[in-house]
Amino acid sequence: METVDPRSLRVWRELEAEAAELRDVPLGTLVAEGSDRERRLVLDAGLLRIDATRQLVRARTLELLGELARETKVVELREAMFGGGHINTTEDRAVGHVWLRAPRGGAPVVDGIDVSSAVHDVLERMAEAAVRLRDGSWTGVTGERIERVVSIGIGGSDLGPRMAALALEAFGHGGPEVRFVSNVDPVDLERALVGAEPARTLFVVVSKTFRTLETLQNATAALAWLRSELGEGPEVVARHVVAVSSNVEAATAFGVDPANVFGFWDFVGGRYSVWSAVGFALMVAVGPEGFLSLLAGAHAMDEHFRTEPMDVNAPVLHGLLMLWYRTFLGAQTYAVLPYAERLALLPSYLQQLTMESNGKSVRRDGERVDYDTGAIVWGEPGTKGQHAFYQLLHQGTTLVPADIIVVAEAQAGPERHHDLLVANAFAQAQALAFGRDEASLRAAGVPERLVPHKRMPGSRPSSVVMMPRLAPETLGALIALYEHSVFVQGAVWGIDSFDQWGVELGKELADQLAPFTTGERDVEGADLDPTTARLIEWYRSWRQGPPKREEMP
Ligand SMILES: O=P(O)(O)OC[C@H]1O[C@H](O)[C@H](O)[C@@H](O)[C@@H]1O
Repeated sequence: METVDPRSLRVWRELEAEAAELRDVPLGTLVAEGSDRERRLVLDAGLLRIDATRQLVRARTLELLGELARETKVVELREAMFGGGHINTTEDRAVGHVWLRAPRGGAPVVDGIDVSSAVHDVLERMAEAAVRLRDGSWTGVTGERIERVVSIGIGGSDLGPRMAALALEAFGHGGPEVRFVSNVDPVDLERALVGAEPARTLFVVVSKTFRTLETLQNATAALAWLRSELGEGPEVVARHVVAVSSNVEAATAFGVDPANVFGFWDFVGGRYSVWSAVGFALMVAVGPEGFLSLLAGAHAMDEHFRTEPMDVNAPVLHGLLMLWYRTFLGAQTYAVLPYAERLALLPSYLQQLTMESNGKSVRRDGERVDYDTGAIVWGEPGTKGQHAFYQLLHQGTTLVPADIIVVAEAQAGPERHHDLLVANAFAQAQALAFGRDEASLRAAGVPERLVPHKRMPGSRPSSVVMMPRLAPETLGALIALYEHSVFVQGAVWGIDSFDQWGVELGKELADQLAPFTTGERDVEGADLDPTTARLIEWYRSWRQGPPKREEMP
């Protein structure tokens, strides 16, 4: 599909002019626009309600953003994605995470694969294994039931299931305890195994490529731990290791019983893969029903995204607003502030989803962009963040648009705590939007010298995303909302949101440096830049023992 240079469009210049005009209009004035604003900016989608009325936009801005989306062919790209087109152009692949959550028969035949049957066959095999693990009929080599499931993976093979397992902690009681390991720092595996016994432990090795250094290293250490107690027999791997990969051959070569390998496909990007067998440990944690509800919630958002008109389409609105701040108002970051402790890992999950997808500076046609793309995403659960970094959100010099996520149902008792939590969420959104002016400070008797310090400028945009409860369906919808928002932004910018070439060089260099940090090769005479050579020398000598004070550089 032809890539449009968005900057060449007339509407782009109109949006630049719009940004210049709106820069100094207080949010209070924009909000007073009235009921039409509500109609345009309060949207229901897939069990979620989004109130975006406190965004720095007016009716004209939304019209212009809509036109930008039309002219950059967002709808055409969306159709191509759902239809199986190779929209991941640099890797020449289809992009099919949406098919993972479609009901049977709801996906096309792509590159010769009957996607729907393939997806549902794996789901059934996963469910069967998850049930056996949960009811204790899957036993280890000594005949004991599995009490701990440790999922080993990194990036997209870790963040999704890890985030969702915490979010859905209240669901699916009764199965084995599920833990996640991603870092090659041995501390990570060691901590996941505290209190575990090899005879009652199962590892899930998750890697799309089955080539990722961290994961293979951890999997090898996990195998050694199992064998140290259970022996070398092939049944140890067969009963205690499951693998998830799109590279089934490599997983089998690693020694995993083919019956315990759950496959997925090239058309599923790592950061879009929680819906696939990558979520196996999550399925063990919440039960197959919970997992299927997560898929159903995401599918509801897919249907909304695919069928609703652009001007009442929640992911389209979310994506265009994020793009408005990033590209036209110069915001470098945006904050995700979930007022739910169990959504604590959502910001880090969204970091990979959004930053690995849209942190690009070259368009699909190979041209360098001359406008800002992907924002930095960050956040912490409220109210913790309020007592740490909200100062900057309220009075700093940087524009930080925020998503404030609120769950209506209390997650635990006493309910009053939950009501207070929500009061805080709404209060913060209010303070960000409207601030406090000098006149009201003076009227409250604030001494004149403190008035400038206590003034709250306001006009800091946020949306409130309301979830009726934190449950598999709503979580599925929430994640899919962000996935499609990322899609919309990438589509307008004209970049490939589904590759990640920028992570390759670091991996290659780490492979080259490993023989030096392990001490197999000597730095002396090696072709290394001086800083790297020096760092390795310090590391090797400090590794033998802490330096004496006089040896310090
Ligand atoms: O699933 P794997 O092949 O092990 O890859 C794990 C992760 O590593 C890579 O470096 C990529 O940046 C991620 O997109 C990917 O999710």
